[in-house]
Amino acid sequence: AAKPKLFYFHGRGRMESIRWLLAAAGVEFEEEFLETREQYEKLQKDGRLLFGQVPLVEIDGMMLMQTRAILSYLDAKYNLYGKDLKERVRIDMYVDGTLDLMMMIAVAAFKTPQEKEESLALTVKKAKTRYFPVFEKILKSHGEGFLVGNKFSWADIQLLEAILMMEELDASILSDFPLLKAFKTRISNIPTIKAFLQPGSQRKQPPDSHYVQVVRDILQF
Ligand SMILES: CCCCC[C@H]1O[C@@H](O)C[C@@H]1SC[C@H](NC(=O)CC[C@H](N)C(=O)O)C(=O)NCC(=O)O
Repeated sequence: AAKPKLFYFHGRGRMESIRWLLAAAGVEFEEEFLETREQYEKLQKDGRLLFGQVPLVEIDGMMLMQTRAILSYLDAKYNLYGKDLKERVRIDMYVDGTLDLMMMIAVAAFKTPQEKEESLALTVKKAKTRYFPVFEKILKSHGEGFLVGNKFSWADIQLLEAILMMEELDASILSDFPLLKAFKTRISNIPTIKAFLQPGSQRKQPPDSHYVQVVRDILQF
C-alpha cells in the first residue's frame, strides 16, 4: 500500500503528534512541506482542504483533516487504542490533556517575545502542578509500565512527546516525578520510538522565528 502522506509546514505545530504516532507504530510516511502561499492556495483550489486548514493526511485512499480525527483513525488502525471502551476513554482523556499542554507551547511560538516568555513560564508551571502530578499518580496507582491497561498505547506515545517538549523548556522539570523519569526512559527505548529520537529522523525541531514567519506568510496572519 502507498505510504501515508502528510501535508504541513516544516515544523511541529499540530502535525507533530501524528508523526510521533506513525513513527511509534513503525509506519513509514512521506511529507509535503508547505513553504509558500501558492502551495496552500493550490491545495484549497483543488478542494483538498475540507475547512481550508492543515494538517492534511492522505492515507488509505482518503484525505483526512482535523488533527484529533486523524490521530483517532491512526491509533485505532494500529491497535494503540486499548482493549475496550473503558480503556479507550481513559486514553482519550490522557491524550487530550497532553494535547492541551503541547498546544500551549505551539501557540506560544506566535506570541510577542514578552508574551511568549510569560506563556511558556505558565506552561511549565501547569505541567509541574497540574499535568505531571496526574500522570505520576496514574503510574503509581496501578504500578504498571504503561498508562492504560498495562499495554503500550497512544497515551504513552503522547505523554513521552509532551515530556520531551517540556524538558526543552525546563531540563529539570521531571526532578519531582521519579515515575515519569522511569517512564520516559522505558518508552524512549521502545525500538520504533528510539529510532524516531535519533538525529535525521522525521521528528521536527522546536518552532523558530523562520518557522513562525513561513506560517504567517502562508496563512497571512
Ligand atoms: C497550534 C499552533 C501550531 C503552530 C501553527 C498552527 O497554529 C495555528 O495558528 C496555525 C497553525 S495550524 C494551521 C491551521 N490549522 C488549524 O488551525 C487546524 C485546526 C483543526 N481543528 C485541527 O486540529 O486540525 C490552519 O490551517 N489555519 C488556516 C485557516 O484556518 O485559515
